[in-house]
Amino acid sequence: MAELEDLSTLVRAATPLLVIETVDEQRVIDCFQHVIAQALHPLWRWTFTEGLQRLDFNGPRTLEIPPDATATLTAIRNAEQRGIYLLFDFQPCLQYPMTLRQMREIVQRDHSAAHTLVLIGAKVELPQELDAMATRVPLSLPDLKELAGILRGEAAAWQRENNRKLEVDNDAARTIVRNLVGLTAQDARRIVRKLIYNDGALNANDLPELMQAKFDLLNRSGLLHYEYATASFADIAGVSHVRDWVQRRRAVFLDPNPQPALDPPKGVLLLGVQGCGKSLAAKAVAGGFGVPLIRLDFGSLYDKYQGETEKNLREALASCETLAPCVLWIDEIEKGLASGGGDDGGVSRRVLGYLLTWMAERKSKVFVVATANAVNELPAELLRKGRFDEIFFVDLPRLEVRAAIFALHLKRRKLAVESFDLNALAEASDGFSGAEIEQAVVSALYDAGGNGAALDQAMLINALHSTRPLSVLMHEQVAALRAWANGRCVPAD
Ligand SMILES: Nc1ncnc2c1ncn2[C@@H]1O[C@H](COP(=O)(O)OP(=O)(O)OP(=O)(O)O)[C@@H](O)[C@H]1O
Repeated sequence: MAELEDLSTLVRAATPLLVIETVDEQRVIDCFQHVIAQALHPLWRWTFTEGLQRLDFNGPRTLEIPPDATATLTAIRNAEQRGIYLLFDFQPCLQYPMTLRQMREIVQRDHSAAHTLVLIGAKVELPQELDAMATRVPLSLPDLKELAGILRGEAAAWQRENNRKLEVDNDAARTIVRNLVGLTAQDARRIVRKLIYNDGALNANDLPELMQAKFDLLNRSGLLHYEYATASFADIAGVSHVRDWVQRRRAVFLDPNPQPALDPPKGVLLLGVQGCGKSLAAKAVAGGFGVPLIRLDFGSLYDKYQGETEKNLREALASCETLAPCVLWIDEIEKGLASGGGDDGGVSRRVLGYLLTWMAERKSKVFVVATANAVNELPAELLRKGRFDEIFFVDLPRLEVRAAIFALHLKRRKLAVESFDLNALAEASDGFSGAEIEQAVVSALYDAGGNGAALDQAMLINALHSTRPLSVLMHEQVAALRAWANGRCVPAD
């Protein structure tokens, strides 16, 4: 790990004050134990509850002094042998002038050996006078090798405890390790332990629970939704071009080492008439790639606190990247990106800027599917060539597609499709969206008293006749959308 080399160098150079922001205390200890094994300096840990404890194995384990900060820093200052001191929980003590003075004297080597003090906490804020002397060390997340070690360690612990061999499917174990990437060692350990203790085995059955647990950990912003039900392109009529597009790119998207000549697929925009199956198509893209679907709730992104909105988006996109490969579905993208600038102090412009940069620069396998109904609300920058791999237009279904939609929805309700004249139904539903056709089937079923066997052609035709489709009610908007899409978008079908 690169950070171990960095830490070794800092310790060898006798850096007086290090700051590590993390909640993963065990990982910090593991890293320093590794470093200390080479450097041979005593390694100490300080906590409020246990005071100073020596962690390497060459000396007395606990120092018999009160665990308060003043006594601790006095002992450190008086210690003749150079040591490394991991100070957990120390942040609250930094408010006292005495503690600050003592820290400065140690750090400035004022009658003190060349110790290294390490402040560790989720957030470590230092008073200015100390901050200038501190070196902050970012602790990166564990890599595949370390995660595999965690899994082996937990499996061995379970075997010792239960006195029998753990059943491990090696392929599933490798997939589990790959999916732990992005988590802290502590979280990874906790998840693996749970998967093992559930049923005394590690196999493919653990994968859905693993993805869910990982998602719950990463979705601290609450903006992402894990969509359990993806769809198949067989569930949706009229998006054959989208289906073929995805199928042609599937292998490259999933290949960990794709040919350099092929740009990996990045994302599509599905633009179209309301109720014509954009959401269903987004789910089918995830199903087509065979990866989880994560929905970004753009509406909840905007925070009343200045600066929080961009931070929320940054965190949500970063979380999503650790779930890769996956599909990120940005539903109704126009709602989050006002094209006119608005009166939001420029927040939506900055959100757009950040999203565009992220889309252009991300290296992870997060495939974006954005869906939108209203092109005039979309900022021009988003529609510019190259932002999305393709912009598909999902139009009102043509005759054959309407017949196929009837067939799908009748079949889904276990009704005998062959008893209906699909062509006549398709003729009678000109201008209807898929959602409206589905509603007509539902409404006719109610007319039949919920009895599928009693449902007949006339009831369906009747339900169609008593509906005024949106394409009629909103004729102008639909016509304008179609006119815009003509020549600019690839038809979804
Ligand atoms: N082409 C289609 N094939 C099969 N079912 C469809 C189709 N279009 C719509 N439906 C049915 O209508 C429901 C609603 O459609 P969906 O939410 O996917 O449309 P949408 O274009 O995303 O609409 P909106 O813009 O209102 O969100 C779907 O869940 C599905 O049951």
